[in-house]
Amino acid sequence: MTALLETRNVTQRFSGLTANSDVSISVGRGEIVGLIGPNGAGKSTLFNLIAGAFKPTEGTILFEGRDVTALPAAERCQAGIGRTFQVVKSFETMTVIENVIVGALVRTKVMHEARRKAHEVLAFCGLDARADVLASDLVPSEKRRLEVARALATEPKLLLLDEVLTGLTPVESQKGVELVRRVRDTGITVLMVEHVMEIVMPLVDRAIVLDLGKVLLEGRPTDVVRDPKVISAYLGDRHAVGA
Ligand SMILES: Nc1ncnc2c1ncn2[C@@H]1O[C@H](COP(=O)(O)OP(=O)(O)OP(=O)(O)O)[C@@H](O)[C@H]1O
Repeated sequence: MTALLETRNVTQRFSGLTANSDVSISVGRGEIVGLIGPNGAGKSTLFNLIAGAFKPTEGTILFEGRDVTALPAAERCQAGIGRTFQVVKSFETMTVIENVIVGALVRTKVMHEARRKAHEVLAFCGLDARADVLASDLVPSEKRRLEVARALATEPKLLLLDEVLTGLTPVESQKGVELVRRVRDTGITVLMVEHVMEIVMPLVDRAIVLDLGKVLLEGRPTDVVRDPKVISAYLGDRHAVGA
């Protein structure tokens, strides 16, 4: 069966720096896949290449078997690739519901339909009580939920989550984990970058480890956290304990 997403030999160079080197990964429908690795490993770069923020120096990106390498970000969103940003990009002077309507307008130009969709997504994300407050008035965990809500409103088939569980309290991150599981239960495939291994590893079906722009390893999270290369180079011994 065709993978939902596939990158083939993707390389991204910025001047002299190779941020991604010959990266070939695939994500199957219905999976939750974690993209992990140390700072500067190239995770955000790969996200940007998949979402269409830039075109790779070399290589091909396939979505539902179709070559989308040359498609700009807006068209990839139309195709079904939704994303959140590591640095929360809510429109601060707009209300929560207006932010989500921006996402919903990807699928409809009829305002009342977009508003209905936005309310539905806010309820799903547990933010409906905050619909009419300014995005700037949300606490950080709510802003992360808003990012997810806006991406969901675009009705993605693949949702790219960039560190949505980072910087949250244990209770908040547990709620975030539950939200990601519920997203998958609706049939949406999830590819997520996350630093907090203790939270992300029990959540994902598969982990892909990047280091120095290359795929170091991929596999089941229980195997990945035990791999000596991963333990010593990326996660540190602390994360292997009790894995
Ligand atoms: N637009 C850019 N121009 C130049 N260099 C870049 C650009 N984006 C990323 N880089 C560099 O590419 C490398 C990979 O960065 P990237 O942000 O993809 O890593 P990361 O794994 O997401 O890191 P982190 O976990 O810290 O977010 C880094 O050396 C970074 O400085």
